Amino acid sequence: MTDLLPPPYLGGPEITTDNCEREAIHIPGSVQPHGALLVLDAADLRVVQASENVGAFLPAGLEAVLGRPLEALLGEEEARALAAALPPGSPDHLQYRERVAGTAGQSGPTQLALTAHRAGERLIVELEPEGKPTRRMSHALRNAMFALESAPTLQALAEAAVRAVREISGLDRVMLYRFAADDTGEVIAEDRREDLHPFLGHRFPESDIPAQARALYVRHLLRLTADVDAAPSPLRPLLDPQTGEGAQLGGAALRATSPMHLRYLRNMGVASSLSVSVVVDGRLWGLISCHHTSPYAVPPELRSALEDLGRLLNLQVRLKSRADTDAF
Ligand SMILES: C=CC1=C(C)/C(=C/C2=[NH+]C(=C\c3[nH]c(/C=C4\NC(=O)[C@@H](C)\C4=C/C)c(C)c3CCC(=O)O)/C(CCC(=O)O)=C2C)NC1=O
Repeated sequence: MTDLLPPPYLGGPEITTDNCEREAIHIPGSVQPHGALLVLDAADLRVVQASENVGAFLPAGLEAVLGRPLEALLGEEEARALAAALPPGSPDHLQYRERVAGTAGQSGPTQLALTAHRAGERLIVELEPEGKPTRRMSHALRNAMFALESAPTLQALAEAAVRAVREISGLDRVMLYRFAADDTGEVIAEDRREDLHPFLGHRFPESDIPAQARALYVRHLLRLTADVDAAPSPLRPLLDPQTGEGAQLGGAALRATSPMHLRYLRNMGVASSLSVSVVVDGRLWGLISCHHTSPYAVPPELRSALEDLGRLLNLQVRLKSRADTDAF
């Protein structure tokens, strides 16, 4: 993979279609505004960076948050539980999730979903509106597992997967995008709103999902762009005061999406996009790629259910790929 360019806020060049395969998408320096993000010093749980919009989710505004220990913001018990769940050395895909009291803009007190993970010496804490777990989610997930396990072939599995994800999420379009050996891709299954034009059978060039994105997606299995037109909320300060580097947001659900990709989605008439990686033997085999024609901040619990489904799909793709090849 070609070495990445420093982002513009670190003096790097503007990202264009000529250099976008070198965009450092894991350190965008900003987050999607449907939630707020705190970067904590893992040693003393003090806030070293915070997204500018934090005051819309916590009673304390940005200036009051910086430098404060987490317990002053969320209580001693919550801070202690989070630190205990993410000890030094925790991998960055290990997540801690809890409900916390917060505010949601002018609507006053509300329950927020807190999701935290460790990124080296920092703890990344994300706060989002909890959303309503739908009745259909829990039961549909159970039925989806049966449908995937009982699919007789790889193609039947792909079709069962897109139907299940659409049933659970209500997204307007769900596709299974499979990579070829040359990293081009093809839509091999699709479940969509009838009035949307089909992508089934369409092939796309390698450059549509560049190498650094594919590498990130092997490690972090789900990403959401909640609203392609929402202005990202920058981290303040922009650089980590101790390291002078951009915050590592590769494992953050709120990570701001590459502007190049936002333009691609807008050109497709997509308002919100979610994808779940299908990783087989350490390689990105494909993506469950979803579109919504209106902004949709898929709530954390629903995202977790889709990620669980993705993990089962990974397993089933491996089994069915072997069965299909053994069949010849
Ligand atoms: C129906 C077919 C279909 C396809 C083929 C499709 C592609 C696709 N691109 C994705 C990601 C990215 N693409 C680019 C860059 C460029 N893309 C280009 O075309 C050129 C102009 C370019 C640079 C010059 C970057 C930096 C990212 C990382 C974004 C990030 O994670 O921040 C994703 C995953 C994210 C998601 O789920 O939406 C998908 C699923 N989405 C579809 O629905």
